[in-house]
Order: sequence, then structure tokens, then C-alpha cells
Amino acid sequence: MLDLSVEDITVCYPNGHEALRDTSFRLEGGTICALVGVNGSGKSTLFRAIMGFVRPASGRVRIAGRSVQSALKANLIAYVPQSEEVDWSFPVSVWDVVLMGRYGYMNFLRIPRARDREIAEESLRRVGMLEFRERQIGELSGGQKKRVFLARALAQRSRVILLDEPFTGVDVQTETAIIGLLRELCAAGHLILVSTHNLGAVPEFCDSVVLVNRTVLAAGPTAEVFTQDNLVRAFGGVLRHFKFDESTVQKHDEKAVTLLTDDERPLVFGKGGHLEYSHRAGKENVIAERAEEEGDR
Ligand SMILES: Nc1ncnc2c1ncn2[C@@H]1O[C@H](COP(=O)(O)OP(=O)(O)OP(=O)(O)O)[C@@H](O)[C@H]1O
Repeated sequence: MLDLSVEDITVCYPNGHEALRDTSFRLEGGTICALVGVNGSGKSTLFRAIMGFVRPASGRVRIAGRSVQSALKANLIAYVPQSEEVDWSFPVSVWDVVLMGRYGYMNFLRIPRARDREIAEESLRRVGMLEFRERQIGELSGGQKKRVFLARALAQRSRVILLDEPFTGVDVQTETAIIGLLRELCAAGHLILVSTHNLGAVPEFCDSVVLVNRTVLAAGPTAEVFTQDNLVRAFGGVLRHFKFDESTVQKHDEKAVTLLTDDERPLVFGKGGHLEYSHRAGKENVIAERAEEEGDR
């Protein structure tokens, strides 16, 4: 069974800083999960631990029941890093980067076979970057670089994909294209964990959320985790917070509303502190549940 299980991990850096403590959550295939938290809350550290780049001082990570090392060997897991983690002066072409995703399938001489080239080409086409295949990676825009690294992850054919901030510095069109692709992967049974600061987009494309601040504050379905209380707990004063009552705004389903915003897309909460979905299509069950709860009050 495809799952990612983070079990009570504590991660300390060599300088003694404890970035994560007793951190646990579990996700299954066919999920897009957002990893959300303030700067420095340990999101990248968590990715590093899942990828085996840092060793937890205690606890463990299991991927489909295997250790990290075994999952990496089996190409079960792929990672799309933050742009800052990549040395862009390194002279490699877009094509070379995507073929790197096939290394795990090549022999030690790393000579690509026809199948590797086919998959690399298809992956570049899926992210709309095939025409850039000869370009040096350092000569691309931020959004184009992200798409190439996503293509590398696709070429790896891994069932678990971690993406660190895939939307920073990308335009709306690229963001929509990436989200579309993640949805397709999710529908095909992949397990996707995305760290993002773009809170407004989370309810639109993530079915679950892990909220972190040096440990897991809350984890579960988006409708349960993305509540006003939890977000205030995770972000404190970082988010702008507006509260309107019935006398100051047009009546909104007969309820007072609160608005939390990260200045990209506002999140609107009803009286019970539950998220009000702006795109209601597909959320009918959640809306009905909320209406019932409101009726009980
Ligand atoms: N190599 C390192 N050595 C020591 N401390 C580190 C190292 N990398 C990160 N840290 C510290 O660990 C904490 C968590 O950092 P991390 O990069 O995981 O946060 P993040 O949630 O990804 O932040 P951001 O949203 O800014 O990317 C921070 O306090 C950071 O200063």
C-alpha cells in the first residue's frame, strides 16, 4: 500500500538547533496534501528528513512500509527542490536535468536508452517545456526552472512526489498548469506533498493539510484543518485578520464572517470558524455539513 508515514521524528542540525520535535503524520496515495507553516517552521527540514538528506535524532520515516534508503533505491520518491537550493551556474541543459530523473533506471555508465529518452520527452511535454530542451538551465525564468524540475520528478516515475514551494515566483498561468498536473497525478493514485505559502490556493487544490510549527499542529482533511483557530495558531500575527459582523457587511448567508488574508487570495470563515469555500463546486458535502452545524448552534 502506498503511504508516507512520519513517526515521531525529531531533527537537530549540527549547530544544535532543534528544527522539528516529535513530528508525526500519515498520508495515503491519491492525496494532494499541503504542508503549511510560517518561515522557519520546519517545512524544508521535514522534506530533507523524508528524502534522507538529514537523519532524525529520533523517530523514523516509512514510505510504502520501507525505509527511506530502500524507497529511494526503488525510485518510490521524487523531490522538487526550492529554487535557492539549486546551483544554476552548473552547465547542464534542460534535457540533461530531465534525464537525471532516469538515473535510477540506468546502469552505472548512465547511458540513456530509448525508453529513458521517450519518458524524458513526454515529461517535458507535460510541463510545456519541450521546446526549451537544448537551453542551459541557468538561462530560464524562475517559473520555467520549476517546470523543468517538475518534469525531472515526472521522469522519475515516482509514486510519492514532494514539492518545496512550487508556486513562488510563478505566474498565475503556470500555477494553474502545475495544479492541473498535480491533480492528474493525484487521480492516478500518486501521493503529493506540497509546501506552500499560498494559503488561498490550498483549499482549491489540496484535499488534506499538515500544519506545522516545529511540530505538527494539525493534520487531516482540508475542511477540518483549515479552520480559523488553527490558522491563527499557526500564523499568529503574520496573516492580516479582519472581522466583520452583520452590521458592517452585507449579510453573508445570515452569518458574521471573518476574513484572513495572505494578500493573495482571502480565506473567508463563517461564524463557526470553518472555511467558506469560494468555489463551491465539489464541496457540496462540506457545505451541507456546515449548514447542519450552524443549525445546531
Ligand atoms: N542547515 C541548517 N543548520 C542549522 N539550522 C538550520 C539549517 N537549516 C535550517 N535551519 C533552521 O531550522 C529551522 C527550520 O528551517 P526550515 O528551512 O526547515 O524552515 P521552513 O519552514 O522551510 O522555512 P521557509 O518557509 O522560510 O522556507 C529554522 O529556524 C532554520 O533557521
